[in-house]
Amino acid sequence: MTQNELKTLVGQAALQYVVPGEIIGVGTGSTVNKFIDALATMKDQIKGAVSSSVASTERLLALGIPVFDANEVGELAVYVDGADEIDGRGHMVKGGGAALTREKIVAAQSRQFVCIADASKKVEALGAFPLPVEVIPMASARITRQFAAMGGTATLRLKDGAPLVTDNGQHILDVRGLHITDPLAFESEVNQWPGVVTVGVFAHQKAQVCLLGTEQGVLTLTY
Ligand SMILES: O=C[C@H](O)[C@H](O)[C@H](O)COP(=O)(O)O
Repeated sequence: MTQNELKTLVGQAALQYVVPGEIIGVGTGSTVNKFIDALATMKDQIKGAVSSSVASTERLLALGIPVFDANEVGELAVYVDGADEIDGRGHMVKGGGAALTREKIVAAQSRQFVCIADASKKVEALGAFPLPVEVIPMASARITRQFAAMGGTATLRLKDGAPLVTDNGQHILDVRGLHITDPLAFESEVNQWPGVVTVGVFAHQKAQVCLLGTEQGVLTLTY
């Protein structure tokens, strides 16, 4: 199966976690796009979605799924999102699509995080994928130096030759060369650096379930 087919498989498998009559938390990315397409087949059974990005909002609305502001709704039963890496305890690296801040907000508002990913995302330890960090632009040089002090090399993410601007109007640093042995402690530490909006380690908002797309079918991992 191609990677695209595996993404379709897990996107469809995530429908089993959709609670009829509820508002669903929806993440961002190519895997989630498959979930959104599948969700459209049961749009009459749900109230709608809270979205984690402009891109997902546009896709949801185009398919006729109402999108609610996070502030208009209370706790969500389930949040479905992809990941760039997921370890054996449900800790993830996210933000390859620059949506990490709103993703973490919607994840925090949800009782259950269902991660959907193809098998290539499963890792022993986080850190091979360059770690996305959303930063306030005026702090990016100092934060780059702080990562260098812990052995990481941060580069400003560009789009069409200019710094990429997130949905929140901020920048993204991608950090290579980190060894994240304690994701909870790492997330807590980097989160408190002045100018860091969100670090792409999701350990405090980890997954409770991962639907992993493999050649043998969908593997359900629980944490
Ligand atoms: O900012 C983007 C998100 O964290 C995505 O969920 C993550 O990058 C995985 O995306 P994809 O499903 O396209 O690999």
